[in-house]
Order: sequence, then C-alpha cells, then structure tokens
Amino acid sequence: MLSVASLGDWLGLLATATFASAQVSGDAAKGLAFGSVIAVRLLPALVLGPLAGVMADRWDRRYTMVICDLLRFVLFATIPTVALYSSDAKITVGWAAAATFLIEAITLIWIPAKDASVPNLIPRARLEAANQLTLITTYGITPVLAAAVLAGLNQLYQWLERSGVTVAAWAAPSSLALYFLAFSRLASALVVFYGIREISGHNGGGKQETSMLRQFTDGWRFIGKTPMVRGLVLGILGAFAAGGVVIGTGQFFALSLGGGDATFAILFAAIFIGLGLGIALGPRLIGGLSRRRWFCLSIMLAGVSVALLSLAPHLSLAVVGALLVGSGAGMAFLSGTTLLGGEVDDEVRGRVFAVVQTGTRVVLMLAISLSGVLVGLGGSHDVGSTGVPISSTRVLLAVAGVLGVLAGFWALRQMDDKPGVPLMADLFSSMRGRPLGIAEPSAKTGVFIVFEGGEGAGKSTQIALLDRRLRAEDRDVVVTREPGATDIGARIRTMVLDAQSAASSATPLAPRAEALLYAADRAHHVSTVVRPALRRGEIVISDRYVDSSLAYQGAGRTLPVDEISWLSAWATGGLKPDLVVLLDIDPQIGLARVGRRGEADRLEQESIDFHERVRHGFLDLATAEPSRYLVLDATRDEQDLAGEIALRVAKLLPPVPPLPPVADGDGGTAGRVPAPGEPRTAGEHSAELRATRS
Ligand SMILES: Nc1ncnc2c1ncn2[C@@H]1O[C@H](COP(=O)(O)OP(=O)(O)OP(=O)(O)O)[C@@H](O)[C@H]1O
Ligand SMILES: Cc1cn([C@H]2C[C@H](O)[C@@H](COP(=O)(O)O)O2)c(=O)[nH]c1=O
Repeated sequence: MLSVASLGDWLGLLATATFASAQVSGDAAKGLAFGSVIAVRLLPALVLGPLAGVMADRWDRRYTMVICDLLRFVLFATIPTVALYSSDAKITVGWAAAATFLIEAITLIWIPAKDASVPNLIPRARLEAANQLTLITTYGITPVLAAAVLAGLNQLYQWLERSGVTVAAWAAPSSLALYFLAFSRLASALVVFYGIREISGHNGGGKQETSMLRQFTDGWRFIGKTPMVRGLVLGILGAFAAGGVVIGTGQFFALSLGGGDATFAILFAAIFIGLGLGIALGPRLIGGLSRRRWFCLSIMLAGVSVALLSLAPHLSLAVVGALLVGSGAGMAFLSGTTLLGGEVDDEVRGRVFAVVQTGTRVVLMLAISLSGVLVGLGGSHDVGSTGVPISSTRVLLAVAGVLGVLAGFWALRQMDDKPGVPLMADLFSSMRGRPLGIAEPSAKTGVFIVFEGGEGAGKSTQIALLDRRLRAEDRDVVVTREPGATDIGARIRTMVLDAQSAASSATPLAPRAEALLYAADRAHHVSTVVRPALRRGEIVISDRYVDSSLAYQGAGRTLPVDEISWLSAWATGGLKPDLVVLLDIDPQIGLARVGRRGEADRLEQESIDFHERVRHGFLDLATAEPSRYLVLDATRDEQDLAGEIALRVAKLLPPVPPLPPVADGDGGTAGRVPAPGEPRTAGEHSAELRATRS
C-alpha cells in the first residue's frame, strides 16, 4: 500500500509539473514553472521528514501506522464527499488541496514507521526477496493495474451515459477511485492493528527518556559517524540527484533529439522498464556479490549511463542509455533498501529511513528544479558542429553522470566489506557463481616458499639443500609438503595416492572428489602448520601447494581451472606464497627418475599426455605472474640449481644476523655437530656454522 502511495506521489508530481510548464511559453519560463511546482510540492517533506523519523523510533510503530491510516481513510473519503454536498467549486477544490497536503504530511510519518518495522518481520536472508517483491509490485504491477482499473471505470461510465443511464455523482470514476483509496487505508489500519501485532514492542514504544530533540540529533550523529550508513545515505542521495537531473532536463533533452512529448514519454518509459529489469533480474545477475559492493556498482552504472545519455545522438541510443540508467537506479534502490533494513539497528532505523526519505525528496526537488531552470536559461539550441548536438541539457547530464559515478566511488570507500579484493574480478566471478573470498587476516611475518613441478623434477632434493643452507645461517625453517604433512593429511594422501587401495576400489576416484581431497588436506595444512609458522616469523618451505592442484586437477584432469583456483583460495583463506620455484622437466625424464624408486603411485601411473598437460599447466601459471616465480630447467646440475635458488631466496630474507661470540671450555655453547640429515635445533645450527667459519 505504501508502494502504491509513493508511486502515485511521484507520478502526480511529474504530471503537475509538466502541466505547469505547458501553460507558459519560452524556455526560461517553462523551466521555472516546472521547477517551481516541484519545489512547492515537495516542501512538506522538508519540514516533517526529520520529525517523522524520531516518531518512528520513539512511539509504538504499530499504533503510529494505524492512526496514520485511519486519518488518511477519513481524509481521502472527505474529498469526494465534500464535493457531493457543496456546489461551490472553491470549497471543493480548496478542501481537495488541503486534504492532499494533510495526507502527504501523514504519509511522511507513516513511511518511516512502516519501513523500520519490515526488517523485524522478515528473516534477514529473505529481506532482499521481500524488497524485490514490494518494489516490483510498486513499479510494475500496481501502476498498470491502477491505470487499467481507472480506464475501465471511465469506459463503463461513458457507456452508461451513452445508454442513457444516469450515474450517481458519488459513483463517478474519480470519486470511486478516491473512495477505493480511502477504504484501502481502512483495510491497512485493520490488518496492521489485528493481524501484525509483532510490529509492536521493538522500539521504545513510548518509554523513551531522552527528549525528541536529543533523539533527533542522536540520529544525525549516528549517520555521520557510521561509515556504512554514511556511504549508503550519500550514495542514495547521489543517485537521486543524478535521477533528478535526468527528469529536470528530460523535456529539453527530448527537444535536443529532435523529438517532443512522445520522445519524452518514451525515455521515461525506458527508465521505468530499466528500473523494473534491474530490480527483477539484478540479484540473479550478480549472484553472491557483496551487497555493499553491488550497491556502489549500481550507482556507478547509473552515473556512467547518465553520462552516456548526454552523448546519445539519436533516440535509439538514448533509449539504451535510459534503460541502463533505470536498471542502475533500480539495483541501487533494491540493494540500498535491503542494506538499510538489514544492517541498521532497530532503535535508530526509523530516523535513518526518515533521513533517506526526506533527503531523497529534497535532493530530487533541488536537482529537478535547478536543472529545469538552468537548462531553460541555457537554451536548448545545438551549438556544436560535430554531429553530436551540444546543448546546456547535455552538459548538465554529463556533469550529473560524473557526479553519480563519484558518489558511487565515494560510497564504496566508506562501506566496502572486501577491501583488497579486486572489484571487477569479484563482480565477474560472482556473476559466474563464485565470489572472490577475503584474504584471512594474518599477522604474517615469515616467508613462504613453495617448490612445484612434475614428478621427479627434484623438488625434495632442492628443498633439502635449501633447508640446510638456511639453517646454516641460523634461520628458523619449517619444511613441509602437500599432501600429507599432518595426521589427517597423511590419511588423505593414502586415499588419493595409494595405488593398491585405488586398484582394490570398485570405482575410481572422481576428479572432483580428488580435487576436494587435495583442498581438504590444504585447508588443514595451512591452518595448522603453515600459518602458525608464518606468524612465528619462520621460513616455510612447502613441497607443492595450490599450483599443483591447478596443474594436476585443472590442466591434467581438465577440471575448470578457475573453479580449482576458487576452491584453493577458499581452503587457504587467500594465503599466497612469496616465491614459487618451478622445476620444469620433461615428464619422460622425471617419470624415469622416480621409476627407480619402486612402484608408481596413482598419479604417477597416469598417461604421458596427462603429465604433459600438467607440465604446461605449471608453465602457464608462471607466465601469468612472472614476478612471483623462479622457473628453472630441472635437468641442470643439482648444486647449480641450489645456488640459483639460494640467491633468489636471499632477496626475500632479512640479512643474516651477526653471530654471538664463541664461548668455549666447559660452559661453552659450541656443541657436537649433528650428522647430515639429523634434526638440528637452532643452537646446533649456530654451533655448526661457527665451527665451519672458524
Ligand atoms: N638435478 C638433478 N639431476 C639429476 N637427478 C636428479 C636431480 N635432482 C634430483 N634428482 C634425482 O631425481 C630423483 C627424484 O628427485 P626428487 O625426489 O627430489 O624429486 P621430486 O620432484 O621431489 O619427486 P616427486 O615428484 O616424487 O615429489 C631422485 O633420485 C634424485 O636423486
Ligand atoms: C598437492 C597436490 C598434489 N598432487 C599430486 C602430485 C603428485 O602426483 C602427488 C604428490 O606426490 P609427491 O611425491 O608428494 O610429489 O599428488 C595433485 O594432484 N594435486 C595437488 O594439489
């Protein structure tokens, strides 16, 4: 019901303004007439809006809504009734104007009470769908139904008159419509009073101790100090300002396209169709994208489209621009309303909704009136000789578009809930059903080095050499691997690699199950081994990591690489290595090397084509991000490779700490040097180092 009221509100506003501008001639006068009507029409919102928010947060919202509806029932009903009993047109029209003003004022109190109540009645997860339904009903179904019913009533009335039937004055179409409106308000009051008792009892419900003035200022302070709400409110206002300029310049823009009222109507219809499409299809299109990001992107879309509209040389392109403006605005409207309902606490929600309601009206009023006046003064004559007509209308539209885009950016800076995650990549991933994850916060002070490559490339050999070298420098090193570095990982390793248990199983392991098992091992490994070591500031060297999944399950098993990438990013919380040493080897050579070890595991038994794909999968990854990779020919001499790896790793590490003085004798710290391959403590490493240096 609110929806119908607000739609009628906006349509009535435009109709009156257009009517006023048609009564005068000359661009400036037309602009002034259009702008003035709008300014006068929206004035009550300015006065009552802020107060209404305090009322919604202070009084019982259910009673507020019921009283408002009963008052509106009486007021709507009196408009045709006064006309029935008075033959004086001045009284009839005067009362209609006064009653409309009062209805407008009461509606301003009813709206925040209703808007603030809805989120308490609907589970958060369903709020967006509920808002979607409400907005589609408001801007799609209800206006069409209302127009159809009114047209039907008019036809019936005319037909009855032509047939000689005298219709009672109270049954004239406009009177019937008003009585219908009145009774719809009565019905709303009864439903809210008897049917939705849950609305009561959420806010203060009359037991407030702070003064109204204090509540009013507290509301503003809350908006100013809460970045998310600040971003939302200003984003919505920015979008409305851009929309206001489109409306205010619409008629002149139609003229600059060489059209008239029909062109204006087509553009307007396109905006409304776009609005409906954005609301209906937007959530499905963007999938799981963060709603805060969606809100900001929608505003940017609307802004860019307004700017594009300013360049449109003919109607067909202008219609495309208008459709995009509408869809951007529709999506911003839906996401903004849902965010306001879902993320603003109940005790201030009424005031926030009221600020949005009043703010949008005031901004719209200013944008429409000012742009109407400015464009009227600037004239609508084309002054360009470029083929694209340049007029003050177009300049204003371009400025509004740019302001809209800036508002979107600004809102994003205030309220982004995925800082550091690339916006467009997140959008496209979300459209494909896999929004990018937020990197897990980690106080990472260590260095993470990963060795990758095909079978038998020499990873274990090089890791051992690097480990020894780093320990000799008295550095804290953790050598680990995937899969199988933990107890659980060891069990997973058996499941994915043990050739005998695979052979005894009735069905081979499905590729997706294989990918999930590696991801499960990785999730546990990162959380229990890698991250803790990095937090301690140690050097973590891992034999295989995410790239192995991308190469083996992605390129090798031909599962979609971006899905594997998303899965790994989720499993690791976005942890990326500082360096990947890729030991590249022809699979024939690598497999021959490991063949000497004994029975091949499940993956080593794969075809040579599979291993070729894996090799190229690795090389593609390194090509895509060369700065993080060291790609080496794995057939080179072991020590040669180790030297090059050590040089590259040294660049990632702080300088070797100076050695403490050597103490000898009984209380000395120099101990026995462990045998090669024997585990060493940090003290033993420094002892070894001192021994070799002395
Ligand atoms: N540069 C090299 N030149 C010749 N042989 C090498 C070289 N590096 C390692 N090898 C030998 O190749 C075999 C496999 O080496 P290693 O176990 O280090 O490879 P890997 O990449 O860890 O194998 P896997 O894929 O099974 O993990 C070993 O016998 C090792 O001695
Ligand atoms: C991490 C990871 C590994 N694999 C494959 C690659 C190898 O064939 C084995 C591991 O054996 P290794 O002797 O320890 O190198 O598992 C994989 O397919 N996907 C992965 O994510």
